[in-house]
Amino acid sequence: MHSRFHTAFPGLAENLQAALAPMLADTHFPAMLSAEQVATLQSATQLDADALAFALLPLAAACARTDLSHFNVGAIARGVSGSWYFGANMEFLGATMQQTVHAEQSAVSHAWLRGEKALASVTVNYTPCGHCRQFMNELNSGLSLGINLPGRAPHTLGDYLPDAFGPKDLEIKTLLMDEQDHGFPLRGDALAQAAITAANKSHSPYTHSPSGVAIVCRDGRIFIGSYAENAAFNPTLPPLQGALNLLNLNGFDYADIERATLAERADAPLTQWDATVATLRALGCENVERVQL
Ligand SMILES: O=c1ccn([C@H]2C[C@H](O)[C@@H](CO)O2)c(=O)[nH]1
Ligand SMILES: [Zn+2]
Repeated sequence: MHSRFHTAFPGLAENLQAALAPMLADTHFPAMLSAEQVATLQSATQLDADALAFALLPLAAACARTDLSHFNVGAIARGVSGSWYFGANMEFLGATMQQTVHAEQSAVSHAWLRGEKALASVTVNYTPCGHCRQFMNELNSGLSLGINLPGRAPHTLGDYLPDAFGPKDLEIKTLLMDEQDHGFPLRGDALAQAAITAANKSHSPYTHSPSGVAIVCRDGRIFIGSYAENAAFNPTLPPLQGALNLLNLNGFDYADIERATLAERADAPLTQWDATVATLRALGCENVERVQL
């Protein structure tokens, strides 16, 4: 088991600990549960799905990297496929506040990058901030996305975001998590190809600046991140954040990063290059390349 779970795990109910132990055995537990694993945990604990998600939140929060605030937020996104995806906030020393990933963004991006087609609900241990409510309003589940908070009745995103501003206000019909393929041909080495693959599924309806990042770890594992724009612009999740989030959730550390590649259009109105290089440098990685779409 990864050492980050050592404090939270003993606090879980004993029947949950017993059923979870084999799933968490690998240091690189993928921070997601298949529908079958969820069913196993439910029958071992006799918890309904909502109660099980709440019970698992301490493990999701244990994945947080909060070197600034030490305020660990955990989230679990439940996909329509039945799979559950952990999310946790990430703060980056030596970068800017704007590079921060919120736990809700982490769980949503996690589910999306693993190929989930839509979300049914998000369970989170603190009330979602305005930025996260806006970020989630980009999703193809719309305002009917379930939001489950400890000690509160289940609600929808619409309840938490009345009078919502969203993609429709900008006449955008393709939503976050809708299937997208920008069709840029794959080229270059395996890492460049992974970055292009990530860019091809990115969500950039507002600026038409698709982008993707691929990070390779010293053991050869590759993590990709796709850019996810937001109708309100600022809550946009950059592609590097998507990749760093998967790397972290899979139990890797920044020191494991060998190199990274960014894929973007040379003639796009926006560029991720400077922010990507600056944040990776703050994390100790100077080896960054760019491949043109
Ligand atoms: O909805 C929220 C609110 C805050 N945070 C994180 C951001 C930052 O890392 C820390 C303090 O705001 O908590 C979240 O992850 N989700
Ligand atoms: Zn937030």
